[in-house]
Amino acid sequence: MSPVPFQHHHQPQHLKVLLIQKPPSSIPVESHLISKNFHVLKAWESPELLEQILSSHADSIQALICYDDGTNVVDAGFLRQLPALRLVVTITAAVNHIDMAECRQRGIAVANSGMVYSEDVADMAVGLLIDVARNISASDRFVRHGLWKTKGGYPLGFKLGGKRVGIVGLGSIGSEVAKRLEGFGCKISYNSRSQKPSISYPFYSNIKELAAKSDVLIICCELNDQTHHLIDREVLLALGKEGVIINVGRGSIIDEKEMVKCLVNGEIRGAGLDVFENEPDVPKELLELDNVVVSPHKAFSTLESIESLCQLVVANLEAFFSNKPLFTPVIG
Ligand SMILES: O=CC(=O)O
Repeated sequence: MSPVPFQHHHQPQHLKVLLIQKPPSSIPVESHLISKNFHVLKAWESPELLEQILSSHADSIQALICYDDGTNVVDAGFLRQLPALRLVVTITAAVNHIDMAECRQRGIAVANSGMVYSEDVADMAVGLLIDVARNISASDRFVRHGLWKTKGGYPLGFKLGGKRVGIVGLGSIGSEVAKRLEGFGCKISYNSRSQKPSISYPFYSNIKELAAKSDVLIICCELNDQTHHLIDREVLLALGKEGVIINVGRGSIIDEKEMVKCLVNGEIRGAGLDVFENEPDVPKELLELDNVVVSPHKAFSTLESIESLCQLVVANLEAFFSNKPLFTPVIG
């Protein structure tokens, strides 16, 4: 807990900020807050501790920090225990762990990570694709296991240039992916909630049609009721035997069971996956396939993006409690 005592509601520096989950060890948001003299309340160490914090501070906690850990951690029931809450800050771009309707109804503002991660996520999407195409991880294992000497060369991979890439979700991440892959000579098309008038890439409102017209599908959209299992068996079959899927969005955008079947049966060619339906559990079948590259939900995190994120969290809190607009509002 911060050594600085709570002093005054309207002084941002001494605001009570509740951290409900332990941030991943690579995200030092707590120390950034403490260095700015926020009164940080850490609720994760035990359920009793959360109870204790709520009974002493519920009436004065005005800000909450959270992230998407695969549960609906900021649900309406939890929000109701914090009557003085005015601002929720999530350290993710995603807001699917927050009951947005409840926030709207209560007039609670919500800020997310804005675009601090977009370029890094896009880099990783391209990295995963190159890895799947050219078997970088699999070849690395091949050399480490001494197979170069005994088996000779590694089977051929495929060229990126000229491939048709379908981007699912052309927001800030998807646009960065498109920009990068244009440089590789790929042909870009996209699917999105609606066609973007200023974008000249071909638009497909039907995801199955986009899959049928693509060699590679890259999932860059957010998870919500409309995108849950958007990539189902039919879409995967439309992508076809030569098709590759890359996911840097959320695991549940793909029907993971069906994707595993398609990969095991050779109904699609390969996959590069940073996200899974039940993280940190990864279906074990995937771990046995050399045409699959897996990564532990880290596309967003680089030294630089995490530093920017921590500064952004502080900037949002300071702005909001000085009656200035949020830098990255989801509900302003
Ligand atoms: O996965 C990371 C994010 O949602 O920002």
